[in-house]
Amino acid sequence: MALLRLFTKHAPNKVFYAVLAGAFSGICYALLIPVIMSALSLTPDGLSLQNEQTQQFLGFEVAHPKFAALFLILCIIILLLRTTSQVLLARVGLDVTSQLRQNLYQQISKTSIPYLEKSSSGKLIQSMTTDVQRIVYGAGLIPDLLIQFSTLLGLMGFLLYLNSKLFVLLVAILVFGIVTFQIPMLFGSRYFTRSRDHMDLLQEGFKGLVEGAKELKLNRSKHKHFLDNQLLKQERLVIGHEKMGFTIVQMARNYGDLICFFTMGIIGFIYINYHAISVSELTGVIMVLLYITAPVSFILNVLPELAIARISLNKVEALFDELPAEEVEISLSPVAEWQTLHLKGISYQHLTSEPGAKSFGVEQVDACIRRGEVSFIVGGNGSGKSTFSKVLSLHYPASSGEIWFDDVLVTGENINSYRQQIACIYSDYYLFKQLHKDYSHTPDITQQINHYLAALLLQDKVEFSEGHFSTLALSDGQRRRLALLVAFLDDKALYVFDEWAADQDPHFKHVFYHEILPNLKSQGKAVVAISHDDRYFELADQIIMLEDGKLKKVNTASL
Ligand SMILES: Nc1ncnc2c1ncn2[C@@H]1O[C@H](COP(=O)(O)OP(=O)(O)OP(=O)(O)O)[C@@H](O)[C@H]1O
Repeated sequence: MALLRLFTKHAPNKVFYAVLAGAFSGICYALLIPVIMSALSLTPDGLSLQNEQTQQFLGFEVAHPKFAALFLILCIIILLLRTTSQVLLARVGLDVTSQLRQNLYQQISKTSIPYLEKSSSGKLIQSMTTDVQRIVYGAGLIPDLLIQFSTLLGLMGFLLYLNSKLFVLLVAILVFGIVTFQIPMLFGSRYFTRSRDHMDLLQEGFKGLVEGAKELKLNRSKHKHFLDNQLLKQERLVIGHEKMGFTIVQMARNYGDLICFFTMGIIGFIYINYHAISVSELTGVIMVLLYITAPVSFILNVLPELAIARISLNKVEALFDELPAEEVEISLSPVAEWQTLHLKGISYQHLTSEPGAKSFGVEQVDACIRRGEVSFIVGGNGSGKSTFSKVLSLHYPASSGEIWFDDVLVTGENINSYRQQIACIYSDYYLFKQLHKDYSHTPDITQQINHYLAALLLQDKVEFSEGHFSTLALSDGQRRRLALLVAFLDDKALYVFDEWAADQDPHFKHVFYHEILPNLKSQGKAVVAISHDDRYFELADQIIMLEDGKLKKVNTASL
């Protein structure tokens, strides 16, 4: 039902008409048997038909022309209604697939950085691909399910008309069959759920296989251990659970298929010994039962597919819960020109994946970042510098304390607007090949970029045309220089560099500390550089030192 709701929410009218068409086609389908049987009952045994009961049509002699015409009309209606129902729902299915993916894009865009960092990309990709496909495949079975269900109802109605006692017997056997069918299905579903959980871990392992290929190739025993204990173990668990699930479900399906034949056996071998039933009545009943086998078997066969789709839907819903949207104003508004960014008693604690684990955080940090100044953030490894840079660039929400831009307090209302004031090259930065920006107001953009490419000694490596760079296949240091170029183009008020110079050669380190930072400073930018390069500390207007997440001391140049 949750699957159908997914469709009805998206296009209620289309789904309504598709369901109606599907149900009506099922009833027409069920009517084919009484029409044929009624025609046959008018045919005398062993006698040829009278002239008035046949008619010529396209050179053929057609018996019982009225019934034949009705049969043909029913076939045409079934063809049209079935196709309409299936096409309508298939189209809605494609729209729902796209909508589900778009919702995930939206949700990920709205999720705050701590939650995104906590969630693994493998898991997100798995949901974006496998789960969405499974949901839509499952939901796409619904029109046929409805068609078969209406056919079943129609045929049951006909059986009721033929023999009410046999109708009751069939209902009782069907109810018993469906209830007992659910027991193995329940076990099968459990195996599919476990298999799906291990798929997430398998995806993570696969990521390690690709991204850690270099390290694994250098160490055969590590490679073997990784394959055996992580990748292949998960692979075995996924396939093992899947095989078990399918075996159980397949047994249940075959059991389901046999329900109607079982009924026929009971009627043919037992029932007739206790109840009087004419041969023509028995023929009709057996025909209905044979005809009913297809819808019953279809309905029972799609139930496992629907169960798998339901598991995927649960996964996607759980993912939405794991990625809560940031409660902040999305729309941007202009912010006043500011001179000082003031952090007052800021604390932030990292989210932890493991329950009960102690998480690291920055505590009670006070800092003042001014425009036209260069501030260095220094401290040992793990002292919290990168964490602090993400608090400073307004990604990590402070659990206590306040951030002020001059006399404006940063709140959920204006945080997105103030984020637009910041350019940051994080230690785990991402470089886009495309600029993704409308530069129609800066017609000389190519000229500007070529100027920066030359200044950053990238002119022989990278070209810029039609809004994108020719390549990102560069050395680490060169890629960071390209990231710097993009940051320059963004022209923000606050620049944060997380160990930007760490990958640079001595010449470019010098250029960074002696030319690039002073240049930004002279443009009136607030510049924050996280650095271990103590040779250049004297160039800073202030040094913020962190130790174990706490502010150790702030040295200003005047001190
Ligand atoms: N995404 C994260 N989730 C949970 N904890 C984290 C996360 N990132 C960092 N930490 C924790 O925060 C601590 C400080 O990390 P951080 O990257 O801020 O240090 P750093 O001073 O920048 O170190 P380095 O000089 O090595 O870059 C780490 O030791 C780790 O325990």
